[in-house]
Amino acid sequence: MLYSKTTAEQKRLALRERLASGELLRFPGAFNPLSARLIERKGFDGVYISGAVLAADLGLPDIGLTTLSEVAGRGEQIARMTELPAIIDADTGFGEPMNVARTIQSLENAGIAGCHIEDQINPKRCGHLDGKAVVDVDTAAKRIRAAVDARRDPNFLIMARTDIRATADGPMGLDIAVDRAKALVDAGADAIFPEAMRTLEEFETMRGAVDVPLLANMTEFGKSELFSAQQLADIGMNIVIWPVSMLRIAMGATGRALDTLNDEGHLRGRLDEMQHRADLYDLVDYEAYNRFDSGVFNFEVER
Ligand SMILES: C[C@](O)(C(=O)O)[C@H](CC(=O)O)C(=O)O
Ligand SMILES: [Mg+2]
Repeated sequence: MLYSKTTAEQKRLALRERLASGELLRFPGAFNPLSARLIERKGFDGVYISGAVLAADLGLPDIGLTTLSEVAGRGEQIARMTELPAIIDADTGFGEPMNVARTIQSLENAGIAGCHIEDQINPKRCGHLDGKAVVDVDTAAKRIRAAVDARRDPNFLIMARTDIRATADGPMGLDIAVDRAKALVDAGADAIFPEAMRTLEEFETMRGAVDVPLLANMTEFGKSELFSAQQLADIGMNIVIWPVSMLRIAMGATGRALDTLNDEGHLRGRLDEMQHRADLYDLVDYEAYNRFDSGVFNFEVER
């Protein structure tokens, strides 16, 4: 009731322990606090908080317009509603290395279990679009070092994301991505998010090159094929995210329902697709609030 009973420190420790097991952890993207509860109910391992979703939620494109306060604030709202660890998208860290340091401490304060910092230039772009540019390796490493030095909880997971793969075509792109990933591990990254890998073989090459946990981004309509959790587990990936998928599903369904309202003037034919009132109340633990109230107040009218 009200919020998660697991502390941020416990969530971070749990994430570290699960990662050490070598199994693949599944992190669907929560597009709001309520959907984080659903992700937990359905038995997933963690909740991903996407920058693209956070921006889209405000009606903005994902081009680095959202601020640290907005991201940390929304992250806190989502993280506190679940017992699961949450990993958040910290984009480029919101500025220079000193800003990155502040970002990490804000995300720790927000109860987040870990984040990724990417090597794109500012302003950033979606990792699956063409025309991205990345900073040089020293600048990228400085961001990671600043992040690692700033954290107060050693279990806060600092993941380095590299977008360099998509900046060059063919096998050369993969080689430079591997070099960049190694440099970021040397800078202290706990895990690597190799963005926009094209094939399973590319993920496998990356797997063979570094021995920290690796994340696979299964975002739709992008550069990667959509591999199954089993395929990714089989090649030794450690975390898979479906960052924007639940928002895409919800927005797709909303669009179709609005069409039905236009066409038919009612939604009687779509009740099966809706989350039932009873399921919503169950998810927000309505009964527990009733019990709490009844222990405090007496609503009976005295005569
Ligand atoms: C993972 C990502 O950074 C995000 O913000 O969710 C995006 C997802 C997307 O735009 O599809 C990315 O891959 O850059
Ligand atoms: Mg992002």
